[in-house]
Order: sequence, then C-alpha cells, then structure tokens
Amino acid sequence: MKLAKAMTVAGSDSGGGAGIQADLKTFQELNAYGTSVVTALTAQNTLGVHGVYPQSAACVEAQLDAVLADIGVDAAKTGMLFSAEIIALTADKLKQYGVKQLVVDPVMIAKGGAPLLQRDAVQALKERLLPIATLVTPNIPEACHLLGRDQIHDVEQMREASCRLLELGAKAVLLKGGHLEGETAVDLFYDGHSFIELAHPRIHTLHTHGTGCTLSAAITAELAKGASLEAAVRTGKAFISAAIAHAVGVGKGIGPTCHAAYRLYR
Ligand SMILES: Nc1ncnc2c1ncn2[C@@H]1O[C@H](COP(=O)(O)OP(=O)(O)O)[C@@H](O)[C@H]1O
Ligand SMILES: Cc1ncc(COP(=O)(O)O)c(N)n1
Repeated sequence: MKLAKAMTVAGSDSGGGAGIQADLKTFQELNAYGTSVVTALTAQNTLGVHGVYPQSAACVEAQLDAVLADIGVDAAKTGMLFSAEIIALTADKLKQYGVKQLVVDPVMIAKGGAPLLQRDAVQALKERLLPIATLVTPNIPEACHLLGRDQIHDVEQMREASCRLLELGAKAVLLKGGHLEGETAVDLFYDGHSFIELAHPRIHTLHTHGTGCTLSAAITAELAKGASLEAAVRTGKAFISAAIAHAVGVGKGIGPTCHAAYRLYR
C-alpha cells in the first residue's frame, strides 16, 4: 500500500493541543506519514499563549526545501503563519514543488485572544495563499476578518458568507460554526456547486483548544490518502466531534481534545 504523506506548515504549541503537535498526532491517527515546517515557537499551555517566537524566513524556507525536495507530500495544510513574509515564501515553495492539495486554516487569533498572525499579513493570506488552496477553513471571526464584515449570526448568513469567501480564490470553503450559539455545531461546506451542512450536537465542554487545527489536519490526512474533498471533510467532522467528546482535560484552563478518540471510541 502506498504511504500517504501529509505536511503541516504551522506554529509549535508547547502545550501539545494545537498547532504542529495537534497536526502530527492527527496525521498519525489517520495513518498518514506526517512532516512539519515550524513557522513560530509558542510558549503556550491551557491557560494561554505566554510568548511567540517567530522563526526567520531562511529557517522556514530551509524546512520547506528539506521536506519537499526529498520526501514530498500528497497533501499539505497551513496553520499559524505569523507574517506576510512567511506566507509569501510558503506559497512560492508550494507552487515550485507542485503541491496539488492544500488546506489553508487561516489562523489569526488564539482562543485566549493572543494574535498569531500580524495584522498586515491578512492581505498576503488573501492574495498569495487562497488562490492556490483546495480548501479554506475559517472560523466565524476569521471569515469576518477575511471579508471585512462585522458578524455572521446564523446558518443563512454563513451561506452568503461562504459565497463571498469562495470569490477569494480557494476551490472550496468550509466555514466552521463552532463560535455560533445553539445546540448544534454546524459547519458549512461550499464548493461553488452545492452547500453541505455538517452538523453535530454541541458538546458541553470547556476543552476545545486546537479544534480548528485538528479538523484541518484530519481533512489533510484524508486528502493525502486519496479521499474526495467531500469525503475528507465528512471524516474530518467525525474526527473532531469524537476528539471533543472525549477531551482529556489536562491543565488548569481550556484543555486539548483527545486525538485518539476517533480510533478508540468509534
Ligand atoms: N462545543 C462543540 N461541540 C461540538 N463541536 C464543536 C464544538 N466547538 C467546536 N466544534 C467544532 O469544532 C470544529 C472547529 O470549530 P471552531 O471552534 O469553529 O473553529 P476554531 O477552532 O478554528 O476556532 C468545527 O467542526 C466545529 O463545529
Ligand atoms: C501554534 C498554534 N496554532 C494554532 C492555534 C489556534 O488554536 P486555538 O484556536 O484553539 O487557540 C494556537 N493556539 N496555537
């Protein structure tokens, strides 16, 4: 059987719940071989982000070359990219090596409020990365930021926002509804042809650290294995729902989800 290879370009979370660590655990759980390009180190735990230490452009470029020139990838994802410079060089390298499947999780602000992307980098995200993305996976605040609007209140407004988001250049959009209120966590998938609502009963838990990272990593692993985009997104939703339902609750604050839950409790 051919080994599926998945790469993450993201920040390191010392607490192990989000970023590179969440991505690699998720790739492993879904039987994809994981590689990583670290854009920034964060000193982080369940109580928040205590420090952000971006890597130099030369360092990020060297990691991208090392992985792509030798090992290669079947699908890649991006998470915390921190600066316009890192975004531009990541886009250039993905194009140079002909990476065909790219999931862009437009990480901007950590759940606790710490900025993970510089303000002036949002434009670079739109201009350089979205046009080469197979899928973009914003949460509600990120979608508002990308579109320059104040709020998205319900699924109807999510539909309309998805159409606008698709115009930014990605082949498809998964607009995540975790930040909305209500008894159901609804994500909306739109590929320009049809809308698919992915719904799961809202799980009453504090522990949702790294949910967006984990979801986009699961989708990337499935794409690397050859799944269709729709199938990959459906598996991603099942994976993150199980992970939240069985959250491990380490630390004193907002804890990580259980990356092994999809395998253990399905
Ligand atoms: N309490 C919850 N119960 C069930 N699913 C949730 C819950 N919170 C978030 N999700 C799901 O987790 C995924 C990531 O959600 P979201 O919080 O919107 O993004 P982010 O982690 O990027 O802020 C989505 O599939 C969302 O529907
Ligand atoms: C390195 C890194 N990447 C991404 C997130 C977003 O995760 P969350 O939205 O759960 O704070 C994070 N906190 N840290």
